[in-house]
Amino acid sequence: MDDLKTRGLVLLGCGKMGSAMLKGWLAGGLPPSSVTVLDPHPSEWLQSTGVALNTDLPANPAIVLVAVKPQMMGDALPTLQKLGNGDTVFLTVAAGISIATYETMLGADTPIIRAMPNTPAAIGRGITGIVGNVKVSGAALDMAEGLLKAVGQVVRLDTEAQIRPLTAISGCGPAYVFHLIEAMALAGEKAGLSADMAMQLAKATVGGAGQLAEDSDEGPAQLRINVTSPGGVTAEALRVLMDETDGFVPLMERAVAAAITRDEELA
Ligand SMILES: NC(=O)c1ccc[n+]([C@@H]2O[C@H](COP(=O)([O-])OP(=O)(O)OC[C@H]3O[C@@H](n4cnc5c(N)ncnc54)[C@H](OP(=O)(O)O)[C@@H]3O)[C@@H](O)[C@H]2O)c1
Ligand code: PRO
Repeated sequence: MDDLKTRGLVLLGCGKMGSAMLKGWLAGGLPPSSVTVLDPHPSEWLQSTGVALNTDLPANPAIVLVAVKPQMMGDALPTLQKLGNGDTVFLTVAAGISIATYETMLGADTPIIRAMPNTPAAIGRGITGIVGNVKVSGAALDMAEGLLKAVGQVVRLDTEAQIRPLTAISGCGPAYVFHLIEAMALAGEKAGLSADMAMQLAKATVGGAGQLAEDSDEGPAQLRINVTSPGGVTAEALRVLMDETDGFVPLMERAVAAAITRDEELA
């Protein structure tokens, strides 16, 4: 972390994911003076943080965090090419794009780490999968892991191929959960609750159940059984949700398959 504070961190693209991570790091004590952000339209929040914005780059930053959309990579990355082939670690959160593609754009000797975080990083509750190329030293991987741990959990992947299913589960996953909240609130409203109360109930239920699933010694299956009184109310809802042909499991499998297909296209 000292190396990071001294040499600096460059953030390329500060939209939803970049700002979620930057928020977590600044809240965790990373000095704004160590951060340089390149983004064509900095948000008001970003301008208020005190980081260097769209200025000259540090000569040899410890990390460049690449957080532009995959579709923008060809335009955005060449501005940082001069930092390639050195000991600056490129940590990229972009979906789809392979390490080999970065090596072609930045130089084959560039240390490159692919990471797939998720937006709960903004409140220190993210989870990120990481995998590096052969140029990434153990110390560099530790530094990246340390940085990412400031915004949540980190898992190290054995192969680059694993980042694709991980993206479809934890990278995209918050969106699935937010949609579950929307769906529960809408159903509550249709069943006669006010919109505000239905939303409050849905948010608190998903938040509380998620926390319980993380904290409990019991697994999710047992926690589900604990809610399901025999012959009671939940069992009837689960009969619908756990249907083998059109319940949650086949629906989630289709959703994850669609995400994986798109990730392949973006590559
Ligand atoms: N959102 C997520 O939950 C999530 C999770 C994991 C990984 N990711 C990855 O994170 C990356 C960013 O996604 P996002 O959802 O944060 O998208 P986003 O909100 O559109 O953020 C991208 C940012 O990059 C800026 N940008 C565009 N061209 C640039 C350039 N040439 N130089 C510097 N900055 C430039 C954009 O500015 P303008 O908007 O003004 O064009 C925007 O602020 C993607 O590669 C995605 O795969 C996202
Ligand atoms: N958000 C990015 C996308 O939708 C990558 C995972 C989460 O492409």
